[in-house]
Amino acid sequence: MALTTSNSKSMSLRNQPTDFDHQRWLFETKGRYGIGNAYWQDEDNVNRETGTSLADFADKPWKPLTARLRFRPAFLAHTDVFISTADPEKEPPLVTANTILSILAVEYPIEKVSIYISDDGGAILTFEAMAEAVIFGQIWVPFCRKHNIEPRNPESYFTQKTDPTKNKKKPDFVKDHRWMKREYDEFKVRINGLPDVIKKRSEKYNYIEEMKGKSSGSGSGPVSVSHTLSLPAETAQATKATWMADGTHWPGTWMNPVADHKKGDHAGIIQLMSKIPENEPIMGKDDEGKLDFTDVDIRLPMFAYVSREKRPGFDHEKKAGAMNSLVRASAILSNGPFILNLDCDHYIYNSMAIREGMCFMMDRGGDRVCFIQFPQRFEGIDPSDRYANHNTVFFDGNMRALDGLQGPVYVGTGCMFRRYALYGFSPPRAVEYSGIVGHKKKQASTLSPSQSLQIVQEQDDDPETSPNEKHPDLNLPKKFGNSDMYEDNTEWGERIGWIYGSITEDVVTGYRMHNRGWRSIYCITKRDAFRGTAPINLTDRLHQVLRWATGSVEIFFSRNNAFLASSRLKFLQRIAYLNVGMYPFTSIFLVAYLFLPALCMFTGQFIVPNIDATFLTYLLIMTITHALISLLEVKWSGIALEEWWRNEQFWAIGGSSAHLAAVIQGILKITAGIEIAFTLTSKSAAEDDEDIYADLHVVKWTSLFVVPLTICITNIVALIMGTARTLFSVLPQWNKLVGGAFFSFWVLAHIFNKRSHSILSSNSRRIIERHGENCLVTDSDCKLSVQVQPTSSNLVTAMKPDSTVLQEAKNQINEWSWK
Ligand SMILES: O=c1ccn([C@@H]2O[C@H](COP(=O)(O)OP(=O)(O)O[C@H]3O[C@H](CO)[C@@H](O)[C@H](O)[C@H]3O)[C@@H](O)[C@H]2O)c(=O)[nH]1
Ligand SMILES: [Mn+2]
Repeated sequence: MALTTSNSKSMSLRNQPTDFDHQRWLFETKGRYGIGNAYWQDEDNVNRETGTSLADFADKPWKPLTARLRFRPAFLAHTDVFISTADPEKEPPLVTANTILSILAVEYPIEKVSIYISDDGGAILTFEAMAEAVIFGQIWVPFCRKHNIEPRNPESYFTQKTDPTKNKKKPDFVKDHRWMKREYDEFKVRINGLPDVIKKRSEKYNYIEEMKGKSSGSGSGPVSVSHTLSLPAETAQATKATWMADGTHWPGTWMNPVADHKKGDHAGIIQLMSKIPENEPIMGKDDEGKLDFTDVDIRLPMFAYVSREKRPGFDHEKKAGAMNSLVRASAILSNGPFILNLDCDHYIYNSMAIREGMCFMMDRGGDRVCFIQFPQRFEGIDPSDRYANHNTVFFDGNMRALDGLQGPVYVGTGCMFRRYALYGFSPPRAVEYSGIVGHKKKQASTLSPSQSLQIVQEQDDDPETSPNEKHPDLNLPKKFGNSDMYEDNTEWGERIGWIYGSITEDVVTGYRMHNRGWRSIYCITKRDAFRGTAPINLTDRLHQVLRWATGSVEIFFSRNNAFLASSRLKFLQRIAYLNVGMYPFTSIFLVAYLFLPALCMFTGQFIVPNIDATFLTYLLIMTITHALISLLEVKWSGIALEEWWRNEQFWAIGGSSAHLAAVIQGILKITAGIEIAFTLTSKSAAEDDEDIYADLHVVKWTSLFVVPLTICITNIVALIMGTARTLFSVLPQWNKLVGGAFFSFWVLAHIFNKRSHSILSSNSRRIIERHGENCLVTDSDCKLSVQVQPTSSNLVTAMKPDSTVLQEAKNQINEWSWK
């Protein structure tokens, strides 16, 4: 078994004299890129593949960056993959199914991958889409293996712009490809038809039930596939149930929600969707009608659908709760020592991704690594990325820099954990830092079993800072609970698993691990490991930013504030976490700053009464520092000027809206105890014929716009008044003021008159649709008028998109005779 890693260039060059020609070295030695420590075992001193040995490098100032190590596949660790989904409306099952397919086809020993999906919606639609995905996977996965397909997400694969035959050697590729495309199209039709199928089926069964009369007791049918934790409700008889294909009630949420069968109130479901694979490969055959899978392993990894039980009155702790239920369920089924977590819209783009991550876990010193975070890469972003979705400075600058400290922060999807670390244990060896800037290092002490037991009995020590335990299992029942149905009075979410209490569970969970002395790794692969979607319209994007910023404020006001960190958190890492907790507060200063131009205009005074040398010196220092920071950001993350500018713009928009709102929400939470809702980000599944950026121009009113709009309007008014004042300066004082006000009013009225129906006015529900050069303008009361007004997109504005209005409008267009 050979594992290779590749990594960012800056990391690779770290230990090299600048004149070292890395490309040349790679070429001459047939070496490979990567960060892993080149570790050469004594008995295997000569690398058989390249013919080089460690001795060859003894007199060189540089060392190879990676080594290919051979080891037996038996050493490879088992990996569990967790996917979270919560709502089939906002997270289309087709997207989730595609993600699952990309994981089913991952390049990793098949018997060593187990996939778990958590469905917080308890939706039959998701359930059946998953079943369909497994059926389709039985041909899709061997096809991927046979022809070495990338990426293994069928939707992305078939919509790729590049030539599919590139690098394909097998003669039957073109034929197979075409066959597969047809199969996929049919698969899509089946998935999209599911809501209808389920509805019709349920109607049929409900009708039969009704006919049979009330006495039969519909609720008592065998709930064969599901492991129901509560009794079927007797009261459900008279209502319209949702039925599974095998003629039993769906234990999750129903289309007509009733008690015990609605969101937040339903039984737990766990169902194996694919059988547990054999340990040995099973080769396919040349099957007429299907593809020729001779010599291709046709097994699929294990795949389980899990929908945790939910009951009213319990806090289900959002994604963190969902993940913990998977940790517990998977511990019984497969208990993989490593856990890869992906959101439902993030698929495996590089089928070798798990192996890449595993390199770090298996490397020397890897036992101190708690998680491996991969950069989050997004598809479907508008070319100019106007709302800074790519977040390049963060993912290619900050996170890499953190990798040089104690490791990147955990930022959610695309992260691989060590199960042991998730269980709240300390690393096998930890370092304690002391001194003003934490420059003094000392190995943390370890306790003998008897001392450890004493600590457990006393229970007044903070486990974060207490010495490592040689036998951490001593207080297991207290920490983990006795496998009860609920997690009350255990440390789940407290110290174990994903941490509760914040809507950005990710940062907190990672913080706790770093705080115990674990290290994390940032793994940038040459070919993106995972790819996902991001909200491209301003409203959804701002809500996302709001959630993240609120999470930060929550962290700031909690025990997870880095000021309270243990001495195992490195000094600079602590600064980084402080920044994570504090950045939303900068919005207060930003907003004040953004009002300054208006203030100056209104008062006719500059912010500093007299510009002297001291002032200019301060100004110069700050400007230069700021410019240098920007320069470094641009240089390190490798972005172009446009992207940098977009970042700055979005920082101003987000800073004056979402960040400020986050600060207010956070303060309300700690003072008045008002809970914060998790607004799920919508993931669009673009139809083939749709403009993929149509979403970009959708403006949905949100109160987050209030502050930025106020800033804009105030500044515009001030500017106009200032100008007017200068123009009218020949007139007496009071005339200037009245004149200025009148003039401003006139200009503003003009601007608003033009734009009011499209952007600002909240009662306009216009939908403008483009047909060639013509535009159709629809009012809420469906009056139609045609204007010749070319626009950049087919859907310019939809204040409150109303599908019925749109449909009626479309129907009318069909009757309309266009010139
Ligand atoms: O009650 C809930 C709410 C959310 N989710 C899942 O959590 C994930 C993230 O939700 P999303 O709306 O996509 O948020 P994003 O802002 O796009 O996600 C980022 O930020 C989140 C924290 O705010 C992290 O959990 C994610 O991993 C990270 O990718 C999705 O898979 C959801 O299905 C649940 O399982 N249960
Ligand atoms: Mn997401």
